[in-house]
Amino acid sequence: MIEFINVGKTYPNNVKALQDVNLKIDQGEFVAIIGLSGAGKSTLIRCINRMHDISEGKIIVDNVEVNSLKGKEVRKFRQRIGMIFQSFNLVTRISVLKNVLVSFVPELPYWRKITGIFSKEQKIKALTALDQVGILDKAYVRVDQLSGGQQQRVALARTLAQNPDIILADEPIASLDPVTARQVMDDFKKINRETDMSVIMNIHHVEIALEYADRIIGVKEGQVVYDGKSTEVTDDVLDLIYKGKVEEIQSEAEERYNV
Ligand SMILES: Nc1ncnc2c1ncn2[C@@H]1O[C@H](COP(=O)(O)OP(=O)(O)OP(=O)(O)O)[C@@H](O)[C@H]1O
Repeated sequence: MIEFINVGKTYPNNVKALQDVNLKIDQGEFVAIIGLSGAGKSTLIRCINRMHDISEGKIIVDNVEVNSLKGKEVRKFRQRIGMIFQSFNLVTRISVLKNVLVSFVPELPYWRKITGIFSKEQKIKALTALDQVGILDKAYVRVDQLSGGQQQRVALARTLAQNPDIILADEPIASLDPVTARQVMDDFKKINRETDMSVIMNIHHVEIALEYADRIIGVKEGQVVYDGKSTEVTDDVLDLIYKGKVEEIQSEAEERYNV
């Protein structure tokens, strides 16, 4: 379980990206985090694996207080959490298979990862992960010869091979066309169902979030303004999450001055 207790995050420039966030996410949930640009979605996700330190409160992941971890403990903790980015974060000059194998050696220097020798068992695990996301036939192809959707699947396979408890995905479909985006979302859903890995995803496509995630967390100006089942999200809820300051001021003026 992931628990946020009164979590606040203030960046050094004094921007309060998160304020008094309280959440409990059970193992195996598929959660989409939605909200306007700058609402705090990335910050929220990246605090879970300590890519960002929080300023207030506590984050507890399976009884571990994330911010009390030090040095090696952080690296070990991060092995249990896969991270998927909008930009795929792959090494494009090497093969798909090597990119997946890299997940087995997170603590090695970069040059060792690329030149590393891997066991037969590790190769089988990597190939199985590629099979799970439907790109086994691309194992020996260089990543720069793949489409965006295929590259995101490689990133997903790399995360799968790591066998994490939690997958954090920061805008994983933002740079994909609508058809490919759905294929990648299908993969996330399948993995979530078949493996019980939790999926926590930032996403701008509201319809896709509602269709694929079981639970929606709406963030606005650093605060959680909605937390509930995706089937219960109404237009009013979406208004609450997405209505910007400009619209608020405008509608206040309309009400007050009848303009
Ligand atoms: N490294 C940083 N230093 C200072 N301020 C930051 C930093 N990262 C984010 N912020 C600010 O914190 C706030 C929340 O940003 P965050 O990236 O979490 O929002 P977001 O909802 O993910 O936005 P987007 O959808 O555009 O990615 C914004 O005001 C942003 O400008």
